[in-house]
Amino acid sequence: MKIIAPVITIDGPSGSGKGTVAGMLAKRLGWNLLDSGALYRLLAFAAYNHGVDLTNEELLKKLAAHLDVQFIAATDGQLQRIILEGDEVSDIIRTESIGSGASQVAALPAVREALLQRQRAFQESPGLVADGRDMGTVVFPDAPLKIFLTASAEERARRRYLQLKGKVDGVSLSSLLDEIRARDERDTQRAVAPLKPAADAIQLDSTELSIDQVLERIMSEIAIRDIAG
Ligand SMILES: Nc1ncnc2c1ncn2[C@@H]1O[C@H](COP(=O)(O)OP(=O)(O)O)[C@@H](O)[C@H]1O
Ligand SMILES: Nc1ccn([C@H]2C[C@H](O)[C@@H](COP(=O)(O)OP(=O)(O)O)O2)c(=O)n1
Repeated sequence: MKIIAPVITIDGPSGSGKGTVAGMLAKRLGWNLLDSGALYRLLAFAAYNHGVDLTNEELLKKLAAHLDVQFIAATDGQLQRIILEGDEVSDIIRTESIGSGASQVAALPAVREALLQRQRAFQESPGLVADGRDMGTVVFPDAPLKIFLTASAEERARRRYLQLKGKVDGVSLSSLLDEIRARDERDTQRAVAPLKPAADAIQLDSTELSIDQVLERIMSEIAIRDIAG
């Protein structure tokens, strides 16, 4: 009999800390990691490279089904690496313009459908930590622990600003706040798999919490449920 690996889902808006916490949790538990937003970012990036319009659902669906991607897991000395069509794109897909493109292609039902099995394939032993927008609602509805991580838009913009300042030219706090609000609006209002907490998700507001405090809150929920052995 195939043993089904447990999944912990972390959903929430941009800048709430999902990626950071998911990565730390996966490392602490020794579990696999799915950064589902990276798939939408990779698709938007590939579309730009291949001259595919971000509204062309048919072509984007084909591109999504054939994305040539490799995720190379993080090691002690090195962050996770993402390779698209042979080129390392780990940093370039993190810009806010690719984030905005990702949010546009993610609103197309055929694109979401084309990426569904690819995401579910990450559910391997001994377990999976998956972060995104619809991990708990659509992709892994049976996950034994679902976290919905939020923070105020102002705090999320401030975090992004600190993260990008010095690395990217011309970042401003006010334009980041506008971009975060626009992405929140698109991600929560779309018809298919909108950003919303699963009915059985634990909601955690990280506005006033440190990364370690968020991690400890999640570890205590894991202990209560006894899901990590
Ligand atoms: N609780 C927190 N307090 C302060 N900074 C945080 C917190 N959580 C995350 N950050 C920082 O905010 C930035 C965005 O976090 P990230 O994990 O990329 O968010 P998301 O994946 O939800 O978009 C990173 O620089 C991260 O270090
Ligand atoms: N499971 C997911 C993950 C991301 N998306 C879309 C919506 C998001 O605005 C973009 C980018 O997601 P990503 O998680 O990389 O973005 P942030 O790190 O939160 O800024 O992709 C989605 O629709 N469903």
